[in-house]
Amino acid sequence: MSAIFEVRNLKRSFGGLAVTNDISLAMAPGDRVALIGPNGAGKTTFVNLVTGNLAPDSGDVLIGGDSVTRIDAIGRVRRGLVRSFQVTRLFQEMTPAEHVALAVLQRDGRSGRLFGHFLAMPEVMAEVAELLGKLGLRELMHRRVSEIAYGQQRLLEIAVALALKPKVLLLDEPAAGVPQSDTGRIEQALADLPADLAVLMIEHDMDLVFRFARRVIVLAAGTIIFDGSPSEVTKNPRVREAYLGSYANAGHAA
Ligand SMILES: Nc1ncnc2c1ncn2[C@@H]1O[C@H](COP(=O)(O)OP(=O)(O)OP(=O)(O)O)[C@@H](O)[C@H]1O
Repeated sequence: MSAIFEVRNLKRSFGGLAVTNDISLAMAPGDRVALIGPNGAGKTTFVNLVTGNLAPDSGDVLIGGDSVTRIDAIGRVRRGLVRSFQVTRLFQEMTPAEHVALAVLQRDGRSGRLFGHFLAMPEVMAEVAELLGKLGLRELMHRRVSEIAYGQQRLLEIAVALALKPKVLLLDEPAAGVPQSDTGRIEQALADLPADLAVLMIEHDMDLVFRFARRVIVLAAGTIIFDGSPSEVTKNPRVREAYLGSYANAGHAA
């Protein structure tokens, strides 16, 4: 299948340090990929380059075969590249319904002047209720974000991302900071993501990586040192050396 998302020879240095050092990868619709690597490997920088929050020194980012390298972050969202953040960026005083409705309106190119009236827009609210229902947040849709649990806030971020109808979803540590008791709900939401969506997840929790990903990419010192199946990653000597040693030696495998 042809790539929905592609990165070609992406490079970015800070001072003399090549933080993203000639990275190339491609993803097809439906891919479930985990991007892992030790602290400082360059994962966040890579994601910022992909989303348009940081300019590369050279290289290309393509969505659906078209270069978006010179398109800003909002333009990339419109083309289907959506990111959820490692730290929640929700508005504490707003409700889940308001967050998702705004995303729906943004996706449809309906202007901000409609904001405030959307609660009376049946087609918008039907979509909002359905999406929040799928993520188990329907009962909370009119509560303030400040009143709902952190795990539910992370689910709401996934709902906001999905409301934008992405083709490619970048998830930055979707379960980080969520109490163990609530991680099951996040994992279920990840398992329920649309089948044709290409998902790239940055994650430190290797159990979650092995349950979610069908392909694992390992970054070390700005370079991809492994790109393959979860069952191979723990056996790879370069990966063991760079990152996984203790985990692999502990006998975990996909
Ligand atoms: N704006 C910047 N200016 C200078 N150096 C930077 C900048 N951003 C990142 N770096 C350096 O680039 C390297 C990679 O950082 P990055 O945050 O991308 O890694 P990471 O893999 O996301 O790490 P972590 O898992 O700890 O979040 C680090 O050495 C960092 O200090």
